[in-house]
Amino acid sequence: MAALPTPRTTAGREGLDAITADPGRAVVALDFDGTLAPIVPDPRDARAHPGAVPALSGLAPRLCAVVVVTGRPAADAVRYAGLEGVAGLEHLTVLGAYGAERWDAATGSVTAAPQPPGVAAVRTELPGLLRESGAPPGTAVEDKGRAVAVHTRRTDDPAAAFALLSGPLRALAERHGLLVEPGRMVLELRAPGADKGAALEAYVREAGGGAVLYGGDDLGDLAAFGAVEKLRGEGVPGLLVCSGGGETGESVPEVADRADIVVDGPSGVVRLLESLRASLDGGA
Ligand SMILES: O=P(O)(O)OC[C@H]1O[C@H](O[C@H]2O[C@H](CO)[C@@H](O)[C@H](O)[C@H]2O)[C@H](O)[C@@H](O)[C@@H]1O
Repeated sequence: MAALPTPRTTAGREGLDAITADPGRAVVALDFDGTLAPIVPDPRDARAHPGAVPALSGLAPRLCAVVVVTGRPAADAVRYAGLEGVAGLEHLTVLGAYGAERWDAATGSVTAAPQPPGVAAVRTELPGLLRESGAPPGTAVEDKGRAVAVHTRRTDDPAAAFALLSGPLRALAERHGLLVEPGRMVLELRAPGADKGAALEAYVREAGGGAVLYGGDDLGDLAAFGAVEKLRGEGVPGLLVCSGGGETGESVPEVADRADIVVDGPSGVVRLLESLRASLDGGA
């Protein structure tokens, strides 16, 4: 079993030390796509890395709480990750749709904020806008219920398609009171008022967490990084992990630069979780 990596910042080392010293007060929070699940061309094919759920279920009983924080609808993340009915994950929480939805393993049900106005109009206008904007073949729309995401990964030139569509999609979102959440070859039109930072902060406070680890790979995870930094300022140690490289593709610089540890995609996240467990068990 690999030893735990040494975080490159003092704050990160304090975060990791606090987690290993008192795991029963530690919250481990992880993003789904790119962090627990490899990035794949079609979002419907995303699945957790085969080692992810076993690693989480081995670790969770030793911790205060484990939570998945994702831009996916909560139910999709539960299904794609295979999180329902897993021994060891009886108290898992999934904060979906950037915190607008919540699934608790303890109840098996989803609670959700009201549907945001504006999404229905965007859904109706989007096909025409994509046509008029010259969206290339391969541009794909993911209807997430309370948000609509436009993916360019399967076009011939994903970065060029992303750049082409950014302006028109921003204008469309603005007309209907929505914002554009940019990600890995995706522009998501969603309601303001929720983000992973607010969701994580509220969850850590609710759980009474005395230390927190957050791992993510994309721009939408920076708000959660901000929450960890804020909690650190209040005396709650925290560790920031970037999933980059490996099955995630190149690191997002804004995430890698702010992280205390950069691991090699979901495989690296699994190795980190496994070595954390081994260390808590006195094995590393
Ligand atoms: O918060 P996350 O769990 O990281 O979700 C962010 C977005 O992830 C998904 O898109 C990304 O993963 C896809 C599957 O690997 C990939 O095809 C796409 O290019 C990535 O951007 C998801 O489809 C979005 O709805 C999420 O908001």
